[in-house]
Amino acid sequence: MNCKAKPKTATIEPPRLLLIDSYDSFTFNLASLCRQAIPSCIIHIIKNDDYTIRELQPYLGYFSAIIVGPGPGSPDNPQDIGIVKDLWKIEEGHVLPIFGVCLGLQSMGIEFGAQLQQLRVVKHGQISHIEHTGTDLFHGIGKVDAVRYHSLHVVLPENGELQPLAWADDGIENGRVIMATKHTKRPFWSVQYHPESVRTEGGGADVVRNFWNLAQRWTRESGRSIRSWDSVVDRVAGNPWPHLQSHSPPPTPSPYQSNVITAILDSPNLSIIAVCEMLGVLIESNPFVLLDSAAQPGRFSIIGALMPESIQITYSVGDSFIVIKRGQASTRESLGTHDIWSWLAGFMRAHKFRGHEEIPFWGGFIGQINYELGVHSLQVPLRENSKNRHPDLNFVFVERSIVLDSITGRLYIQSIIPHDDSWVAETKTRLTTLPQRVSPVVEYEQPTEPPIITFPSKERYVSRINEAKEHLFAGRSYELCLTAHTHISIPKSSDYIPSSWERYKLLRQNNPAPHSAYLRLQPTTLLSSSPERFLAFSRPPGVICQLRPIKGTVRKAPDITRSVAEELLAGSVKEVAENLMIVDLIRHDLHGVVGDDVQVKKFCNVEEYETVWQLVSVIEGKLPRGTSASLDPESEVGWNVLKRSLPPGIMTGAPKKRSVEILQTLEDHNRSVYSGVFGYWCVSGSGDWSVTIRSCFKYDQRDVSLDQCSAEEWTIGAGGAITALSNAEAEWDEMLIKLQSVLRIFRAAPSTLK
Ligand SMILES: C=C(O[C@@H]1C=C(C(=O)O)C=C[C@H]1O)C(=O)O
Ligand SMILES: NC(=O)CC[C@H](N)C(=O)O
Repeated sequence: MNCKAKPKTATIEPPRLLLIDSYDSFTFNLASLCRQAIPSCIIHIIKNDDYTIRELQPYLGYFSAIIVGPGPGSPDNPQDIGIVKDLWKIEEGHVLPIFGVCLGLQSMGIEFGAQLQQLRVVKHGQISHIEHTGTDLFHGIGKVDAVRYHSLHVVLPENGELQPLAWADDGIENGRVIMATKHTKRPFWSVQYHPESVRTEGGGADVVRNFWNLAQRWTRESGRSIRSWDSVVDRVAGNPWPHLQSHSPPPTPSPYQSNVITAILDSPNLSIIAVCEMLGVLIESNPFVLLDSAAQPGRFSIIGALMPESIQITYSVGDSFIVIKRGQASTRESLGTHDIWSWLAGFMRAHKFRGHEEIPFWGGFIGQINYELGVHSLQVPLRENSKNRHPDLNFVFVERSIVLDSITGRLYIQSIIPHDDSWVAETKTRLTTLPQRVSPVVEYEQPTEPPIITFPSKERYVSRINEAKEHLFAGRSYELCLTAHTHISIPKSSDYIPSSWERYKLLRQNNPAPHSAYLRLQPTTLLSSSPERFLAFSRPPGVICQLRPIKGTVRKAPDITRSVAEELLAGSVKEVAENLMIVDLIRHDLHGVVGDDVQVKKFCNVEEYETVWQLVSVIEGKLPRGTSASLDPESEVGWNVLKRSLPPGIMTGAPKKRSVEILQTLEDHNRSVYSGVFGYWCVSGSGDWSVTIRSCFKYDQRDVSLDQCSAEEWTIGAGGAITALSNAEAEWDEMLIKLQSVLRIFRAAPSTLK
């Protein structure tokens, strides 16, 4: 490589920033903030352990500045800090401006003589007023309220090389804590708070802009020249962010093959239960799929009218093949150079249709994805022996479907099979003759032989909460979603064992939820009453990806009016912090795929549901207009966001990778179906996925070594976010409340259908 320095012409080449990622602590939010503050800059992101300083040093001359991102762990632990600790000691002649955030400030601090200390009261997702000098990084800046995510802090030495620029006054909790500093001789600046958080006000883009001005001034005054970009550096620093990966072949010139055959029936009193029963749900040995909007704000319900030849795709993490089942025939197909996602995307490219705009689903994959698929995609090792026991992804390709609109009472009967008009017409006629009635009420009584319920041990759960808090205090995570499984074993000796469909009917009656589902996809049966949408992506063009995390719940009661609920939820530091951490995490996930255009549409909104008030945020992202990635990014973006956002942040905590690693050590078993997602991927390119919570699942007998006395083994997962402010007893109770919402259906046996 030719390393000879050529003077840079600023008007021709945009500035290049090297952003050092200390493992997914809101890194892409920081990248986006830098782009907002430094227009037209190009950002390359590397991990803090990708290179040694000797390997990286020859390339630093191509960058205008380095940004050191936040991160889990401690700046004095080589595994946590990686190359960052060496940046502050770069040889003269290689020095360039650096801006550090949080872990970045702490590393800079300890390299220049500061003492690293533990905060007495840690601050995760909390907003503090920041006092500042009004100079340097804070030049021209007024009031700053900033979000903090830290357990550690630095105490600067008197008359050292570092000069403080800002503080937070934590009063009796922690005293005055350093919030920003600069080096007096070298071009290094840093902040302890998170300028990129959505709730930081005053100390975000303006501070980064000031850094950039200071950096440029230092560059001019020191006579540093920046090398003209050489494509060889791309090999070291990677493609600039954002980089929309595409593994699929380019789209065919005319992607829409044919129209969806659709019939419409206005029948407001037809119950979804009756429609499912008409379509064969009662035959327990056949697969069946229902995505059920059983409560507001859910609107559409989708039923797959499966056929013996419907294609079922299963995949287990780590396998180099997928299993394709059609009727009794089952084949293995090698993934070759594809991963499961690009295989699925390739399949969908060959199945494109055009249907009625007002119908959310025209046909496509319906199914579920396990938590472990997400764990694997984060490159976190799975537990021993967890591979291949059950599929981690289980989809069926739905060609015939019925979609019900609960608002208009309209039914759409659809088929994407060519010349299937007669099925559509016949089905419409059959639906017309179905008795019109409201949903049947399921009556139930105590089962003759009660199920054997194995609860998680309280002692163990509480000790895990305390261990989780130790990790939080040590700065290894900001929030950990701890969960546990409860097992329900149905004795063979029961004189009556309800079918999974009967159990589902009980569930939807007991706990009606906007994201309910009945998915019977051998070997997995999932009954869900999830309140939570994970990700919806609209059909191209103009794909919008929307995530809707729920954090914070208050039960409804006569004295809990909206204003009381708002006080209890939106007025609670703990609840808002939990929600904010997930909002920042989701922004990071989205910014990672779509780039700059990520917006928080609603923050900590109190929403009213059937039985509870909830704190809900809404985050949306879309590709910039006119994106010209080489391969059809519009139809890639939705599934790319899905692929790269698993497991759902709401089920992990933040930062995601380190939190998942910690949870792997705290929890005893694979979470499996629980904590994953279920939903659809439509042939139009859209998708809608819910979080698999408030659900139970079982595997078919032939796939599981059941106890001699058990006819069925069901599992319910439940848990909650542990933060530094959590109380162990309250967290145990919260887990039990979530568990009860589903467990109730096993304490009852249906007697009659009215
Ligand atoms: C973990 C569960 O729920 C999640 C955790 C929540 C919380 O900690 O407040 C709230 C809703 C869900 O995102 C569960 O239901 O098992
Ligand atoms: N956000 C961060 O970078 C956190 C730094 C460090 N892990 C702490 O908790 O103090």
